[in-house]
Amino acid sequence: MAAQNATRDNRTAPQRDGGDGVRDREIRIEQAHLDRVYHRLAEKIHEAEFLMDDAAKRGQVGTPGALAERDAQVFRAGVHLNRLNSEFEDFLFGRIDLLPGKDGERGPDGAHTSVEPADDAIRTGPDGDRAEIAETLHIGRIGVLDADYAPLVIDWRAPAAAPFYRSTPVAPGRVVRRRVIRSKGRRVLGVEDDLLRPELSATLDGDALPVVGDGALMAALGQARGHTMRDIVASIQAEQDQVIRAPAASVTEVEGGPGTGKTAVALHRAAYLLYQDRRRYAGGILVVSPTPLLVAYTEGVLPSLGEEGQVAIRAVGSLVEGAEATTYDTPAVARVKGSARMVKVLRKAARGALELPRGAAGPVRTASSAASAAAPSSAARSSAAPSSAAPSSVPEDGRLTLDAAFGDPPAGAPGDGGRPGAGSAAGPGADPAAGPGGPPERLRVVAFGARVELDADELRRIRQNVLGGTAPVNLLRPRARRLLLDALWARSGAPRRYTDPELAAEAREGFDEDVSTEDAFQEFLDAWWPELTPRSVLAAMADEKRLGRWSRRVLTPREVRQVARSLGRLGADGQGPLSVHDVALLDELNTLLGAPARPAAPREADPLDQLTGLEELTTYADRAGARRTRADRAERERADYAHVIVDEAQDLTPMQWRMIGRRGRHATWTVVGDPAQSSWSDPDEAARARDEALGTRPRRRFTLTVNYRNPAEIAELATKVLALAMPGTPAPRAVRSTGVTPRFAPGADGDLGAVARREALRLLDEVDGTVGVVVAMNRREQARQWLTGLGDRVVALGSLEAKGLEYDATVVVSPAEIADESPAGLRVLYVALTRATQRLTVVSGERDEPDQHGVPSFF
Ligand SMILES: Nc1ncnc2c1ncn2[C@@H]1O[C@H](COP(=O)(O)OP(=O)(O)OP(=O)(O)O)[C@@H](O)[C@H]1O
Repeated sequence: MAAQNATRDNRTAPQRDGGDGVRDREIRIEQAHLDRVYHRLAEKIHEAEFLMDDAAKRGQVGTPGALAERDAQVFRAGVHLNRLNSEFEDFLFGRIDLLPGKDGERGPDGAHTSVEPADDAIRTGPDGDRAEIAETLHIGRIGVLDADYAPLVIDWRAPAAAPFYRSTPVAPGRVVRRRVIRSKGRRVLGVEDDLLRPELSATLDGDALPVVGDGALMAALGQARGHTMRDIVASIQAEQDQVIRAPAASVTEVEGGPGTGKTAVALHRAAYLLYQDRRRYAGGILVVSPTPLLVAYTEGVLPSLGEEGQVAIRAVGSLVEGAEATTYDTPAVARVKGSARMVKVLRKAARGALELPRGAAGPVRTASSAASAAAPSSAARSSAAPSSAAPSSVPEDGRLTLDAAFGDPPAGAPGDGGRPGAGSAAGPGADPAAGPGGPPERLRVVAFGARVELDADELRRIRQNVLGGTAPVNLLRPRARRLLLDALWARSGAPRRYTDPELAAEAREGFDEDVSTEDAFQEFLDAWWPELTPRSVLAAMADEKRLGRWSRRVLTPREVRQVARSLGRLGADGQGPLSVHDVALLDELNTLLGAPARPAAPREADPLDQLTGLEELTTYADRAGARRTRADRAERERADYAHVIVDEAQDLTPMQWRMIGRRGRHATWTVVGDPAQSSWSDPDEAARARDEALGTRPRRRFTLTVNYRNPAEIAELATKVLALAMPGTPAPRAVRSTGVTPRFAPGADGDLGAVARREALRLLDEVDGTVGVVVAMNRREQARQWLTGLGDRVVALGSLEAKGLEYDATVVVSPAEIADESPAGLRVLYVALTRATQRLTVVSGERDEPDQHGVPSFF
């Protein structure tokens, strides 16, 4: 049988990398194929443009049917154009050459479906096994059919592409040769082959099948790293492919050591799920990442796979609308704020905040201002665009600042003396009868020409009655209003005057209207049952005495002091900077308080605005603006996602699990992580919260075992720390070796900075890509100074920020300082030591007790 896509030419004998001649010829062959693909794409673009034109003409007819048809057509054509016009680097990246299949069946993409070769595919003779290639498939980022519906390119997510990833020399199936094609724009630059049946003499159209290069994986792993992650679509390995294509039912859990591709796999899985069932995942896929730095690092991967719109990549500190974490708490404070014990404290606080003096709970909403206060500003929502860049309120480089014990307190942060509420006067609209420093203690209205009054006891009784249930506090306000009116009515003596129930009902209606439209009543209600905002309650918790009351028998006095102090940062109005752990508390409070009424969304002027297709008829600025509006709207409406992917799941605190759980109540899940890299101090508590978030859904577990990032020399050093951090935990197997062992440099005699700088410079010389200098969190600012003027290939990172990132080379400064930072310090050090793809230098400080070669006592 003739191979489908290969261009014929005269081949030489079978050989691995037959020199530049063979390589160049193979590149020319792939170039010819790529030219055909682009020719076909040009035809498709032409077709799509014609469709758009035609649609515009239909629109002029103006009947409802014609308009609907026009909309649908414009939509389809627009989506198509969008995809075709996208400039994909290495649009076409793979090829497999296959033996004939067991049956002649073809799938919808035109490729044969059989996984196993036909019984007579391999002929055994005196000179060994021989076979003829029956089918050649090219794999790319999107599928392209030729005019006769034969596959020119198969989408990487299609079933026919699976053998490209799954076949191994042990289980090759029909694949004889797997080729990775490297191209830029429309030019093929290189090819790398893997021979999966090396024992076989295979021919393609009668000529021996040549094999070029040392394999794509090694070529990919050896490349210099930039500041953003690349997709791995051309070299996904079999165990990774199993995860990417696992059915989306319930929960898929993936564990694996550093560098096993968990993040890469999670992102490719998002693209795969969308391809598999776009309608189902139109509900959105949420990817939760630990830091804004990792979001910025990974967010280019999905667009490079042709997927963007339906995936929101968010840092865990940016999950709450209108809130953006800009600081880290100290480990001690984080430990309390992240603990599930906070649920009890927040429940008390949400109710107790009603009793606060006006102004003490920050900007409570009055009924009349509720609508406008509910809508966050567009700046506050800056992160709303799915998979968009780091939110604007986080510094450009995605770094978070530090709380006191990690470094100096942020400028202007109030200490104990600056507690919210201190010296605050009664807020606007407060009843003049307000008790000193508390909510109003008397309600006095005029009804039916007489004064009616409720005293403090009665008001307290009504409040307790309303709070009796578990409903969210803000949603109880209408009930509180009704019970106040009931009590006023009873107190007015009117019920005694009406014996006829109908008259009584009529009089009551008039009474309610009179009273509730009185300014004094409205002002009283605003003061006595204000609509609380999560920020206002959190700010109120900065008062140590108050927090002590709300957390009695839950937190220790020391914990109360630490948490109250850290919340002082929020300021009296609650608008100060939030820490990563505050955001989960805000989310919990959101639930406990209940969302206040939202203003009605403005109606779209033109329904066509919603059609992706029309974007092609507008300017880039229009499109970007429209995308943002749509993304904002989608984000506001989206409380629940269709699929939730959690990256670095080992780091989530119980409170964060609760926050994420609320966003995936009806979702399927993919959860990836590595317990050995956890920076959370109480893994058991986190595991319970994780179980709660994931519920009783069945789980399917996968383990990734190969480390693609670190060379064996670096992995070996890191394993020594793993043995201390988590004795008995197996380390992933490093897939390559560089022959360069880690370097040790003593910096103990007070010149840590100078040594770190010198080592960073040395590494900048030795590698083409990036260098990361990882220090303990409280040295971050210092480390940035050390590296001044070295250019943007080198970055300074705090230990917690290094999570998930990678560099060509790293300098790890004072392992002991990193290990001593927190109870999970050894695991954090393990993370720091596993960031380099080529070289690692360890600079020892005094605490490391280095030997005379600068080797810290750890190693
Ligand atoms: N099949 C592959 N082909 C090429 N590169 C790969 C492959 N799998 C992983 N990599 C590369 O290995 C590196 C590590 O991948 P990734 O960051 O996804 O690992 P991880 O398991 O999330 O690591 P960590 O737990 O340390 O954050 C990345 O540079 C990634 O591109």
